[in-house]
Amino acid sequence: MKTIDGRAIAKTIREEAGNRAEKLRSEGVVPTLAVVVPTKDEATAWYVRQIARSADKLDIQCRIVELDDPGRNEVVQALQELSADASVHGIICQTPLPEGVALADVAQHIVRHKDIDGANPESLGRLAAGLGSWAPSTAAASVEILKRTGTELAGKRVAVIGRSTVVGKPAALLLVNESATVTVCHSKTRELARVCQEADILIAAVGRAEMVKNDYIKPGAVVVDVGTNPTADGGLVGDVDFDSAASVAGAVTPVPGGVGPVTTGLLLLHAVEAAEQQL
Ligand SMILES: Nc1nc(=O)c2c([nH]1)NC[C@@H]1CN(c3ccc(C(=O)N[C@@H](CCC(=O)O)C(=O)O)cc3)C=[N+]21
Repeated sequence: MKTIDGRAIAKTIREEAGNRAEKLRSEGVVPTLAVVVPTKDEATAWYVRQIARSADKLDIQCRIVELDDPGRNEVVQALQELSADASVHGIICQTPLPEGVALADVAQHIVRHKDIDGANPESLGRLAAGLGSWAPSTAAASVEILKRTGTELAGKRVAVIGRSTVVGKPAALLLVNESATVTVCHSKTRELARVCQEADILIAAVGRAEMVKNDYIKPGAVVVDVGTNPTADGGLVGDVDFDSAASVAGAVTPVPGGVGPVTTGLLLLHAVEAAEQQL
């Protein structure tokens, strides 16, 4: 059993982003990313600090736009302003949003060529249509990990647990685009463990701590754990029971140190790509 090193993959991605950012700077462009932070949420604040710190090291500019208990219109206005601002190349709107504000609604106001976290429904539509777009960075990270570990996707059976707009659905689309045979599972799926056990690759994105045990896993399968569930003692566990999974899987991503760091790395790479495209 191999533990997939997400931090090492993220480092390679950041190096690539850094090199390309440097090239942009030599051409007079400062790659700039804006992060809209609409709520005071502990996990979000941590993630935003992570983005800002990494961006700083790579000479990517990161503008943090904190909104104080905004309504829908204030979030929309912030996204419209950043969309119109030529010095900003990429825009992310952090979740969670305030109650009654939906990401798919407000994100329609992120202009598509700056939508580096694939939040605008138009980006999701383009992904489905096989046109160029960025996928939400967590979904993109799950698939990038498979690619960068040399996991073959064409013709393979993949089970995705979770059908969210930010992870499950876009991950399924990315995998179908790679010619995998994809089953999307969710709370109404019957015989979930049995369905998952048919999969050569299992992607867990349900948000339920350590729900996936060894009886979900085909011997030798690659397991990607997207979950980040806080524990009572301030730690973090995935959707996969790591030790149980490790007893049958061929490879597993750990939490922490798996999908999370790759998500942040890819977001920065997407920001650089956006700046390149706007050059
Ligand atoms: N529009 C939007 N897009 C997001 O992608 C998004 C978001 N909103 N809101 C907040 C969540 C949270 N999130 C994480 C990313 C990386 C780690 C990560 O790298 N975690 C470390 C461990 C952290 C620890 O130890 O506390 C790891 O897995 O190794 C965690 C959480 C992205 N999110």
